[in-house]
Amino acid sequence: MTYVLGLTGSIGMGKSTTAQMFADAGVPVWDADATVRNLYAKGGAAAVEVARLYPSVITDSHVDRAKLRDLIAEDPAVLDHIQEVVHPLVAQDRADFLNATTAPIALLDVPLLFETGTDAMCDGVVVVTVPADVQRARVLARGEMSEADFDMILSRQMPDAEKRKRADWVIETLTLDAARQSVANILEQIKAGASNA
Ligand SMILES: CC(C)(COP(=O)(O)OP(=O)(O)OC[C@H]1O[C@@H](n2cnc3c(N)ncnc32)[C@H](O)[C@@H]1O)[C@@H](O)C(=O)NCCC(=O)NCCS
Ligand SMILES: Nc1ncnc2c1ncn2[C@@H]1O[C@H](COP(=O)(O)OP(=O)(O)OP(=O)(O)O)[C@@H](O)[C@H]1O
Repeated sequence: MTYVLGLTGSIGMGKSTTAQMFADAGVPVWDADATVRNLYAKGGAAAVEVARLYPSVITDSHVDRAKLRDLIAEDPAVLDHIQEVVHPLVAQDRADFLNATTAPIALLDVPLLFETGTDAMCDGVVVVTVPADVQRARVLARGEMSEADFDMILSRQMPDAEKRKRADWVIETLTLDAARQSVANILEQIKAGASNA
């Protein structure tokens, strides 16, 4: 049996960086954001559906995220409609990944793990966190999102404090070394638990 470990955290908290640390330790990783990117690409199932609903956000047969962000900024209900299209396709891709894996531990990297109820299919959940001011500075430093875009995304996510309360493990991502050590400790604990079972 594969131990399914969920990884989540609010925007910019360090999910992708931490997921890479699990991957470096040999854990197969499924990435919800990467799945969405594939679904939005030319020929992707979501690109076809979104083109039908919102043709103005399509460029060269793929979903143009900058245009989609602008449309959502004008009308937040657009994101609800997009989620109705995208989330079932994401769930199918995740099921395919879990069915195919034979590893002892597999990681699901999912920004909306709790919001979508995906935590119910996890044996344990890791939440990554940093103080709110560090989070905001990190996201704005990327230069891809306006402050309004950031606040819109934040308002759609469960508050960080609530996520931490629900976590089995919390990783503070202030330094790479400390986070890497936390990843190693968590994997040790899961392996020890499995051998005691
Ligand atoms: C809103 C969009 C256009 C923003 O695209 P952009 O390239 O600027 O940012 P990116 O996709 O990297 O998202 C940044 C972060 O925003 C958060 N986020 C993304 N979508 C959502 C959402 N629907 N609700 C809350 N937070 C979200 C995540 O933490 C994500 O990691 C894009 O994320 C999107 O199309 N989202 C809808 C699909 C979805 O629900 N994805 C969530 C994973 S299943
Ligand atoms: N352990 C860490 N120590 C120091 N910096 C970190 C650590 N983890 C992540 N960071 C930095 O924080 C920023 C955000 O990290 P990352 O892209 O992994 O976050 P994310 O949660 O995947 O973001 P998003 O929700 O937008 O997809 C990056 O600049 C990254 O270098």
